[in-house]
Amino acid sequence: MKWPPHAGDWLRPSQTDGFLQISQNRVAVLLLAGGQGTRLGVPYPKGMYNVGLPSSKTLYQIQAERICKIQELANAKHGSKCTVPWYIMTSEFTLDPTKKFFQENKYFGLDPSDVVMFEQRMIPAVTFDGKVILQDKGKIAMAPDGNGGLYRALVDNKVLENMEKRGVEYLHVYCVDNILVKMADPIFIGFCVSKGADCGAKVVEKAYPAEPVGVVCKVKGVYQVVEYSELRPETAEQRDPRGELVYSAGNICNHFFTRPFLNEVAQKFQGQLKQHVALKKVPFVDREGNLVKPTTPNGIKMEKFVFDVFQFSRKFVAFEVLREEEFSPLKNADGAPLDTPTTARQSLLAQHYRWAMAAGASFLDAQGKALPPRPRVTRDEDPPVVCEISPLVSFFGEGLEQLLGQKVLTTPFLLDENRAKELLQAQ
Ligand SMILES: CC(=O)N[C@H]1[C@@H](OP(=O)(O)O)O[C@H](CO)[C@@H](O)[C@@H]1O
Repeated sequence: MKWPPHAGDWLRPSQTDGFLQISQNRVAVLLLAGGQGTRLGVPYPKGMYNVGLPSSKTLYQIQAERICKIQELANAKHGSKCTVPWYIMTSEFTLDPTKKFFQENKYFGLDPSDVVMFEQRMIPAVTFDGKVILQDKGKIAMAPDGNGGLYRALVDNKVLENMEKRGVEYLHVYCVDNILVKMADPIFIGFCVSKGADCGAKVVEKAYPAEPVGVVCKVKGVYQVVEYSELRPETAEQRDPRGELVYSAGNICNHFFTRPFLNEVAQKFQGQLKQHVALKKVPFVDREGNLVKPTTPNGIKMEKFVFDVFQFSRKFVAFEVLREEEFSPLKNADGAPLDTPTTARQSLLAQHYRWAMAAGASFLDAQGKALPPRPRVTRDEDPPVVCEISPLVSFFGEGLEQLLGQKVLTTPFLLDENRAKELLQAQ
C-alpha cells in the first residue's frame, strides 16, 4: 500500500495545539548524536561541524538557537515562561567532545540544567565468521549499538524518570545531521497530538528510487520503516499506474513519541528489537601489531534502528513535509554528489533567501547592482545572494516582514539579533 497519501490529502494541521503543549512544558526534543560520522570523515561529533555559513555556526549551535526561539515564540503566544528540555544521546565517541563543546560555548544560551546528555551502549564489531576484531593490542573494536540503542539507553540512564519529573509528555526525536530540522515543530507536534497518535514520523517524497532514505510503509498490515540498505532495488523502483514510486514516503529521521509509549517500549519491547547487520571497514591490528585500515568491508557491525518500535504503536501517523523546507542531511564529505557540507549550506541559504523575498526584501550585488529576484532556487545550487537569518531572529521565516519589508539589502547579508535591533530602530 502506498503510504502516506499525497500531501494535498492531509487535513491542515493546526500549530495552535503544538504551541500550547510547548508553553505548558509538555514537549522535549531528543537528539540522536552517538554516530561516528564515518562517511563525513571527521574525527569529532557531526554536531560540531561548521558547513561554512557566513556566521560559521555549527549544527549544534543552529539547533540550540532554534530551541531558544521556539521557547520564546511559545511564551509570546501564551504568556508563559516555558522550557523545551534537550536530551542528547551520545556514545563513547561523542560524549566527552560534545560536553566540552557545549561548556566552552556556554550551552549557546540554554540553561545547562535543561540539556541532558546521556550515553548509548557500545557492542563489539566482529569478523564475517563471528570473531572479535582487535582495534589495538588488548582493545576490542567496538561500535555504538545503533540509534535504536536509544530505548536501552533511556532505561540505563533513567532518562524517562527525568522526563516524567519535568512533566514532559511528547518527544520530538531527530537525527543530528539535518540542517533544516525544525526542533519541537509545533505543527508536527500539534498534528500528532490532535490525532491521538502515540508515534509518528515526518516523511518527504523520495527524490529518486535509489535515494538512501528508509521508506515508511505497511508490511503485512503493520506500519514500519524499511531501511534503504534492506530494500531490494526492484522494490524501490516499483511504480503505480500513475507512474509514481510505490514506496515514496522517505523517512527523514524526525519522529514523534509520547512518553507513555516510550515507557512501554523501554519496559516491554526493547529486548525484541531486531539487530541489523552492516558490513563495514573496521580498522584492526595485524599479527605484527601494525594498524591496518581495510579498503573493503572486513567486519560486521550490529545496529538497532530507532524506527523499529513503530510496529508497537497503537496509533501511528505519518506527516509529509516539503523537502526544501525540512530536509537536507549532512552525510558525506565534499566531493560526493549529494548530502555534503556544500548542499547543506546551499539548502539553508536558499531557504533564507526565499524567506527574505517573501518578506518583501530585494537585493543588490556587492557592486551595488540590483539583482532580479529568482523565485525558485533548487536545493543543490547556490542562491543568487548570500542571506543568512539567525534562528534567534526567525524560526520559520516568521516576523520578517517587519524587519525586511521594502528593504534593499546588499549580499552577503547576515541577519543576526544585533542587525535585527538596528533595523527595528531605523524604522
Ligand atoms: C536507522 C535510521 O534511522 N536510518 C535513517 C538515517 O539513515 P543513516 O544513513 O543511518 O543516517 O537517516 C536517514 C535520513 O537522513 C533515514 O532515511 C534513514 O532511515
